[in-house]
Amino acid sequence: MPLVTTAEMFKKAYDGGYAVGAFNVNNMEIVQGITEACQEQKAPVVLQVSKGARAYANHTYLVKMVEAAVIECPDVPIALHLDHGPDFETCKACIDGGFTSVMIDASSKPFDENVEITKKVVEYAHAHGVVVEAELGTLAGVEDDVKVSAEDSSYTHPEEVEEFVTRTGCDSLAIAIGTSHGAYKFTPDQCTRNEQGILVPPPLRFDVLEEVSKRLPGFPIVLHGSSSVPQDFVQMINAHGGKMPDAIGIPEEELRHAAQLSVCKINIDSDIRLAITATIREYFDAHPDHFDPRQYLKPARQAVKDMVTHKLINVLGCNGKA
Ligand SMILES: O=C(CO)COP(=O)(O)O
Ligand SMILES: O=C[C@H](O)COP(=O)(O)O
Ligand SMILES: [Zn+2]
Ligand SMILES: [Zn+2]
Repeated sequence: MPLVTTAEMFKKAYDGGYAVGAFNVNNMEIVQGITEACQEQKAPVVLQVSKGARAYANHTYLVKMVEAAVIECPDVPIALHLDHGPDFETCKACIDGGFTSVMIDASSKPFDENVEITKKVVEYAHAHGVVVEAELGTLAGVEDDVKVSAEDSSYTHPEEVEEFVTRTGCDSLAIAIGTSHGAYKFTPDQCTRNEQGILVPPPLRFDVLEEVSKRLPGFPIVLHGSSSVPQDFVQMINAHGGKMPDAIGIPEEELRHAAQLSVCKINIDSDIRLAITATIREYFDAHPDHFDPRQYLKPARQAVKDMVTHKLINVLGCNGKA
């Protein structure tokens, strides 16, 4: 099937109590690892491209690789989405350039300015059959070239969401309930330790999510910053020359719970990076004489596929929903 928008996948996800995975793509191995997992699991998927991805891999290469995945994975509904669109021009370039969905991220701007820029993107996108994700509330962590400190982050104010959605006409809304970008989502002093001595982060603000959903019944909510930072990858990295002390993510049970509620799209990027880096570090240690990139990119791609398969089945619940 051709590239699709997220409209139908989100409606089914909302009604079915699951979420669609939105995975960031930056190169061929990542596209293949994700989509092979989705083809096997018969799972719909959002492949998303950031400003950084377009700068790294080039818009055309990314679009053509995703179009190749559409051909290779005929059973999978695939949406091609701009992640964290910084301005109207970037959104327009992606809408004109084959994307089926864009995010305009004006969440760091004052409310009325966020409304204005989002509305402008929605008007252009809808006229071209493309859907729009917008954002209210600010996540801590790294977003493209913007670093947001924990102090500057803020949860979404539920009392603002109806006015925002009505005025902008956006199709889905990313909210801030305690997730953040990157592999260091919490400092150890924000966490407690369980009986096994493992750091447990503070819980997500499900009260904010529930308040938002009550005000926007049936409306798809998006969670950014939803990598779980699997500790086996962190240990592999650290055991093979890496240095990622205190890397902490969002517990998978919390994401599974969110997926059963109004959250229809869950964004995962850092876990892909960790899977690849852990696998390649281990490979280099075991095979110091190898120098053919295919030798180490093959297991790295497989690690992405295995990690995504696990998410589809155990976190998102979107397996079998294609
Ligand atoms: O939100 C994301 C992309 O928009 C990715 O978040 P992570 O850094 O938690 O993977
Ligand atoms: O939200 C951020 C994504 O993880 C994309 O990151 P990037 O800007 O480094 O490509
Ligand atoms: Zn944002
Ligand atoms: Zn994000």
